[in-house]
Amino acid sequence: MTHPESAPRSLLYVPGSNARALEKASGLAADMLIIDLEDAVPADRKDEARAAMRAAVMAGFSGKRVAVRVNATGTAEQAADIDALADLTLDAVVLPKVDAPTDLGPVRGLGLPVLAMIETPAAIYAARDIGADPAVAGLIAGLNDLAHELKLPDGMDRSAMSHAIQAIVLAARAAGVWALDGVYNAIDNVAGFAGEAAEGRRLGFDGKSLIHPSQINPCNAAFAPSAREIAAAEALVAAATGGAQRHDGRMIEDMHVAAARALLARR
Ligand SMILES: CC(C)(COP(=O)(O)OP(=O)(O)OC[C@H]1O[C@@H](n2cnc3c(N)ncnc32)[C@H](O)[C@@H]1OP(=O)(O)O)[C@@H](O)C(=O)NCCC(=O)NCCSC(=O)C[C@H](O)C(=O)O
Ligand SMILES: [Mg+2]
Repeated sequence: MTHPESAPRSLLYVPGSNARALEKASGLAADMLIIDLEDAVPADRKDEARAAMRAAVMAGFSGKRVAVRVNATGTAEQAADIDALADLTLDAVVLPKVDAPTDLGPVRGLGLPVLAMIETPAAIYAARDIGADPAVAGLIAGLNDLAHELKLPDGMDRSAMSHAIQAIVLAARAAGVWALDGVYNAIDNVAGFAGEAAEGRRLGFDGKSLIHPSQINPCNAAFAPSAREIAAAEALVAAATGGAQRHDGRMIEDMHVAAARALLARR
């Protein structure tokens, strides 16, 4: 069981091959950094990215939570990625393209919480078992890959993936692990990002993965309770007497009090 209160609201991917981004990352307000060794890194720069990742992690990121995304199980690069993590202090390892709990095998020895990426049709059907694996602390939606696997004509059309997106939240909740939304590619579309982040929260995600520094503040705002929500939760908790009762024009019961307390814990 992973406590939702401790879930990162914002998880910024930082390509291991981008020296400027690695340097800039410690000053950014993301709740977690994910140094990427997978898709952001060109095939001919993997060694360089691993070395840069190691140097950056050893130098530290100003107390920020840090994870590394290794290459997927079954790829030629994964063993070298895992070797490169062996003696580092990290908060999590991100494993892409987890289709079944057996894919977790190679990273188990690291003894780190695993954030498992759900990004194929097979993974959607296995998400419940993946989330329930004791090594797993959270599920991250990998919607670029999922859209590709589904052969969607319009690429990242979330409405065409709504069943899959909800399956990820359901699996995470059933297992008691974090539910983390996918990335938004249109980095210059500020309103579009805000809308998608708000939708992610409405769907039940705890936080969202990001690709650009400009997405961090809107993401943190979207996944933090608003002043209006805090005031409403405080009033609800103060008014609660137990069992069913009328409050502010609606019925509330114990689960509403629990939800209000959980929201207040995320202030
Ligand atoms: C998307 C980008 C390639 C855009 O790059 P660019 O146009 O060069 O960015 P800017 O010029 O606007 O950058 C402004 C400054 O911010 C720094 N920066 C940019 N991105 C990051 C970052 N991710 N982390 C830290 N710092 C960053 C730049 O260095 C500039 O700094 P300064 O010099 O001070 O002005 C680029 O943003 C990028 O590479 N993003 C990350 C891409 C990535 O990691 N992709 C892989 C993960 S997404 C994925 O795979 C999801 C999943 O698997 C799925 O299937 O969906
Ligand atoms: Mg992916």
